Amino acid sequence: MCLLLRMCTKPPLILNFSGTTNAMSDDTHSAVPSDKPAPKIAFSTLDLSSQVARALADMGFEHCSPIQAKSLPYSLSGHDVLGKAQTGTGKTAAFLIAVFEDLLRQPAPEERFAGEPRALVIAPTRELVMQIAKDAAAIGKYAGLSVQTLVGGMDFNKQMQALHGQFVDILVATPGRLLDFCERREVYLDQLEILVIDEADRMLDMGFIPQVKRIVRLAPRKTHRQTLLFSATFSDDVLRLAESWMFEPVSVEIEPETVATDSVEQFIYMVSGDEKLPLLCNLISMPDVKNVMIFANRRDQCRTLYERLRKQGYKVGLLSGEIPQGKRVKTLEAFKEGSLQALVATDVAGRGIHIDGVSHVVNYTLPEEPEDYVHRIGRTGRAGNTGQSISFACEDDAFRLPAIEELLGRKLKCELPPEHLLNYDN
Ligand SMILES: Nc1ncnc2c1ncn2[C@@H]1O[C@H](COP(=O)(O)OP(=O)(O)OP(=O)(O)O)[C@@H](O)[C@H]1O
Repeated sequence: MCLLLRMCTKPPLILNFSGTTNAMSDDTHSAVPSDKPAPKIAFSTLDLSSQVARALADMGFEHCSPIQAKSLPYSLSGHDVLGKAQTGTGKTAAFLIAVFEDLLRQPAPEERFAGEPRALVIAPTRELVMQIAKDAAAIGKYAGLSVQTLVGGMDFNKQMQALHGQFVDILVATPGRLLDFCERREVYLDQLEILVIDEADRMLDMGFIPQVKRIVRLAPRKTHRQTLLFSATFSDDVLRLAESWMFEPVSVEIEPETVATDSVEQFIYMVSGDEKLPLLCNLISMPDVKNVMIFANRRDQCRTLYERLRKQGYKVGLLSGEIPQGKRVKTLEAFKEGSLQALVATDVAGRGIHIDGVSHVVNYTLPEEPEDYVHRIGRTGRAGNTGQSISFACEDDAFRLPAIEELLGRKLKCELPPEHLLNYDN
């Protein structure tokens, strides 16, 4: 189905604010101007299906977040959309609403096979896939469409049974396990109507790119599917590649002048390697530090740090790629419930994961990729809340600061940690 056909078969979207519908008839290659703040749009004024509208009301979502307000007019009318907005600003709902509306507006093909999803969402980590599926279950509560997940580290046969138990409308998956299923001819992507790539810059970086390319090759041509890409950061290389997979994409950016979320107060403490652990212990003991996520770059660093914190009597969890999936899920749940003070994690938890009430993010080591800094600190200060990030910069990693500052487009104030946080009793 070509884009024109896609657009014609959908009822036009009626929006209650001026300008947007005009902009849609303009050159669709260009970025949507973002100098004016997005007008506040109530979901009830959008031409949404009663099923989605009711579910959003149940979730307490009254107004669109800016990325939703700016992307939905395009995605709902069938355009390919490249959406960029700060962390924690509602990108997940922005693409899920579009997916549900798309599937609800068009009848399912008459000839269908199990294992042929109509929509596919791919995301880089298992945790993120589970979270997106949970959000999809909420938004799709009344839609009568099935949502299935495919992630590595879980029992293959159980996933296969679940997949074949009913027709899959929306499949949410990590790339590796999805390709396993495609190779075993358990999943076919040739009937996809809509492809979503979440955390697109991570999905299109060196580690994932071969897998994502294969997935895209298995899907219908770009003129025959709708493609939505969302992320908080996009490098130029990623943008070029992404656009080659999209048909006349509309680029929607929110506040491009501030890459990192401005709801997070950022501190950089210049420390020696020896000062890091006592500083961290003092920090997580502070009364206003509620739920803290501590990031380090490598799995072995995270494990050492986790064990040292546990020895000191802190209730901490560990999240990294080597940990069995079942344990990862339990740890994340324990942290979400508040039974852990802190979570030590690699960048596996740096993107997309939404946990209410994370008050602080600590970068125990500065990330190798500047984009990861933006995603890590975005685990706090989400959905209208504020938060603090504290990064430890010692001689081994302070050289990464200039690249981070370049990405942020501003200098970060580097300071010595406050004296009271530097006692060595720990
Ligand atoms: N319109 C809305 N009204 C109220 N809350 C919302 C709305 N849209 C999203 N949220 C809530 O905001 C929080 C953050 O949303 P979400 O996880 O989608 O952010 P994100 O932009 O995808 O972040 P990241 O870049 O870190 O992946 C979630 O708890 C979500 O339920």
